Amino acid sequence: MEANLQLLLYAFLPLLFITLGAISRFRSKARNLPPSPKPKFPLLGHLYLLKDKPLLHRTFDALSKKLGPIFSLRFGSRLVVVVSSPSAAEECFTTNDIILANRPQLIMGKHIGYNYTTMVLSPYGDHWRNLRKLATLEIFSTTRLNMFLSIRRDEVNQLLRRLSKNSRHEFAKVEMKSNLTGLSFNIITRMIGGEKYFGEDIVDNHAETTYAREVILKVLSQGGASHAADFVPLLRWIDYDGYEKGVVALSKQMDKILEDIIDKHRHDQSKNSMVDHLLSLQKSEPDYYSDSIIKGLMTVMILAGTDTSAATIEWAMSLLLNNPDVLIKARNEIDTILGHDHLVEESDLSKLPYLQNVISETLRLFPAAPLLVPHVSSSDCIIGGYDVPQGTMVLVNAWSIHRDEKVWDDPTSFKPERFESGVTEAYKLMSFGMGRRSCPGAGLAQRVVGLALASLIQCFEWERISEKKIDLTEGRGLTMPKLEPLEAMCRSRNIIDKVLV
Ligand code: HEM
Repeated sequence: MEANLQLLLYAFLPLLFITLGAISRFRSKARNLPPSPKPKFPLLGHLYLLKDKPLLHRTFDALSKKLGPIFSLRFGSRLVVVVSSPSAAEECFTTNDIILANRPQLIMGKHIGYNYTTMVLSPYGDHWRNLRKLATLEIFSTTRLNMFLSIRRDEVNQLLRRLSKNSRHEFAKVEMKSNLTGLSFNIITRMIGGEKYFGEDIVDNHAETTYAREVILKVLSQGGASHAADFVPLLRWIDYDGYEKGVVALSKQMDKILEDIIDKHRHDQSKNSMVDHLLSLQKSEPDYYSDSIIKGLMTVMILAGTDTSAATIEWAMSLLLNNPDVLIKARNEIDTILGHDHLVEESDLSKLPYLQNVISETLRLFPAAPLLVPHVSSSDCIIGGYDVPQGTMVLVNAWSIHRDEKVWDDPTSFKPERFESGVTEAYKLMSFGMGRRSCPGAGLAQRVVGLALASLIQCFEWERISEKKIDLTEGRGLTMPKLEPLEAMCRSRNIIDKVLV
């Protein structure tokens, strides 16, 4: 009986694959879909591209050179369209902006993202609009950002103090990655709930803080990742490698940490943090400002707002160390405009155009979200003359557009001067995305990155640890981190003694 069943399966499966292949070819021909690479396997399609190829933006860039700036893939049952030209990106975020304002519903988003109710993952509609409005007013408005200015100043000062400890009189070696992660992490978690999780001065509840930091870092490293089970329902159904079980366990740990923070603030609302404010809104509208909505906002701030800024500062420092003439020019600008007795403040950043150009050039070469965040079409649309059916996942390869020689002169060189004219067409540089779903945290990110970078340049002399240039290879991870964490030599400048007590 068992042998018969096996025989039947062996006979049936190839037939099933052939039939599915024929149907898929017929449907593709009936529609004018963007070109697609070979091989494409039955059921799995091009999912092999996700396996062991962490630098998807580079894989997609290579494919766009063969197939053109708009091509399509099949990830299991999902059609994926990858866009790599400014004109096609413009079409996505103008003509098709509303149609593409949805997000794919991946397993991570169900469990970590409170059943797709967070700002990043929520479908386009009233709930998402309310969250954006709430965030614009209560988190990212100038008034709110100014309210938290002292947190950013304090964390940057602590970083400067840490770095200056051994570098008062001579150059000392410093590991930048962990310092920068701690900086942006503490800024966001202090904004959210008044607590910090990194640094030597954390003494209270040490074990609790260490545990929370580890869980949050784990969520950060896996937060927006996708998995084959996202695209092949059968794999999800059998949970063949325990992926979804792992995600559920992690989401429970994270939820408990956020719940504990909320509970603490329910009893003591004196900190004037984001959670205190949301809890006071909860009192007047308990149904809308539920604990899940508040926890979702906290999750989004941590996931979208920490590694992105830290990675950008680390890339900027790496590029400056490899281009000492740019570093000197940026420092001269700060010294000339601010003198030698005044520590750079956020309000000074607009007076430092060259520094702004250094940041733009860093974001061009190393955008923290190289493929933006995936979009999904809510109805059929057309991009670059090709049909894009409803339910297609659309990925915009900003990394590829930022390095396209048809768009930029000498695209792989670090040249902040290219921004000196002050006009850059929006669809050439889209580090923060475009259209309705573009980054609402861009203003905060510009302040954190600007203040930290300007302070590091102003307060220290910087050198590489050897003659060898800093390795600029990208590593695994959602926010395109450096493969090799940055180490550098720094020596305090006199200003440190004058301004940091
Ligand atoms: C250098 C730092 C940052 C970069 C490069 C960056 C980039 C991006 C990009 C490319 C997107 C997706 C746009 C799209 O869907 O097409 C995005 C979305 C988002 N970012 Fe940022 N971001 C940064 C910092 C931040 C910060 C500091 C926060 C908040 C604390 C934040 C919060 C968000 C949120 C909530 C979304 C989702 C918006 C939505 O779906 O409606 N980001 N960001």
